Amino acid sequence: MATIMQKIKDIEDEMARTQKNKATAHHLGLLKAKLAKLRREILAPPSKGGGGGAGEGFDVTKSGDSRVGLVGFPSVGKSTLLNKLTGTFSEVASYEFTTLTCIPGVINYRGAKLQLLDLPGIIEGAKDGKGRGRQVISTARTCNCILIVLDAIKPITHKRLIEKELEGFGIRLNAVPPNLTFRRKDKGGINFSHTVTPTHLDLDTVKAICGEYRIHNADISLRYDATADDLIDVIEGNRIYMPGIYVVNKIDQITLEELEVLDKLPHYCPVSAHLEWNLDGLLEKVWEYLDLVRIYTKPKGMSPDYEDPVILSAKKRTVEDFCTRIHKDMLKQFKYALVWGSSAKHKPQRVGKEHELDDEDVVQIIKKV
Ligand SMILES: Nc1nc2c(ncn2[C@@H]2O[C@H](COP(=O)(O)OP(=O)(O)OP(=O)(O)O)[C@@H](O)[C@H]2O)c(=O)[nH]1
Ligand SMILES: [K+]
Ligand SMILES: [Mg+2]
Repeated sequence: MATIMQKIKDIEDEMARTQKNKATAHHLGLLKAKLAKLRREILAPPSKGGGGGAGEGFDVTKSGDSRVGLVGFPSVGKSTLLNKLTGTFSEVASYEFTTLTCIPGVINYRGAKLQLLDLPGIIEGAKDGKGRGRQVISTARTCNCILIVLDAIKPITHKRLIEKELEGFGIRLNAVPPNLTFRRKDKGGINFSHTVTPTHLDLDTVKAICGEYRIHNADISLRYDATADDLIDVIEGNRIYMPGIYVVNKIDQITLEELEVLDKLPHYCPVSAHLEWNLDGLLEKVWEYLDLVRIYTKPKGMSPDYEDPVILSAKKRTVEDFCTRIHKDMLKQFKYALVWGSSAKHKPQRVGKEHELDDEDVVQIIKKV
């Protein structure tokens, strides 16, 4: 591991020394690709037994409708947040690295069960194998939303440092996958096309990056002004795109003026976990970022069950998704569904399995006889 870390450091140093201009673009692209490959090696080194399974997260079973992870430097108040939000006990203390493993808790919110994970604090360099960082960030990759917890009295530069750790492990917060096509082929060399004039990539850079991956034949086409990092993300392929919220904790320690400055941060939520300030606001924001819909089931001849909704992602919310969630064999018996609510044109509307449901719709499934 020491050698990989040394190699990473050497490349980072070289990148810092290299001036950014047209002449060096392809060389920088090459270095970035080398860096991405080394980081992947850390994530999944050849298994030789021992070494504690690098790249593996903590062994905590997924439960509930969604998983939310608390990530941050030591002593920012992650465990205090878990305790206050879930009523679970996780040790709180003023010294760093109080929490040494992953502690799960459950938040019952709007009929959904959200699993909240308290995680050990990470330090700078976690992505390159320092401390428990690898395990923490591997677990973070399994979440549906990350809460980056920051201490209001610490420098705001900590935000960027944590982001860099997550990025080094392939986590992309509040971003969408790059809108570019990358297609390998058997012959014909590297073909680079674009619908907008690229300012970051040129044929030489694209060739240098592909060469680093021993790819000599491929079609690459851009539909926006993509960067070298975007291209590497697509080639590497194992990136995870998820929502993230910057939870600035301990606001009981700062002035109103300081709070107003923080208010300009995007994706941000101020709280005091200790004094339970704005925890409702935080839950609301988490709910918004998880982008879930609640569907109520209505058994035939009975009123809808408003207590226990079926929770779907807003991106996968067809009647088919609803059926699969209830039971794996439900679709085989499916004849049609009756839907009440904002997605329905009538009360009720008779729909097929492609119909998209809205939040708080009521659904009755009619089975084949
Ligand atoms: N003033 C203030 N102190 C807080 C707040 N939340 C947590 N603390 C204190 O901050 C210290 C660290 O809290 P923890 O919850 O242990 O922090 P952590 O992030 O879990 O720390 P590690 O597990 O060591 O990474 C404790 O002394 C808490 O009482 C808050 O909202 N305001
Ligand atoms: K602590
Ligand atoms: Mg803790």
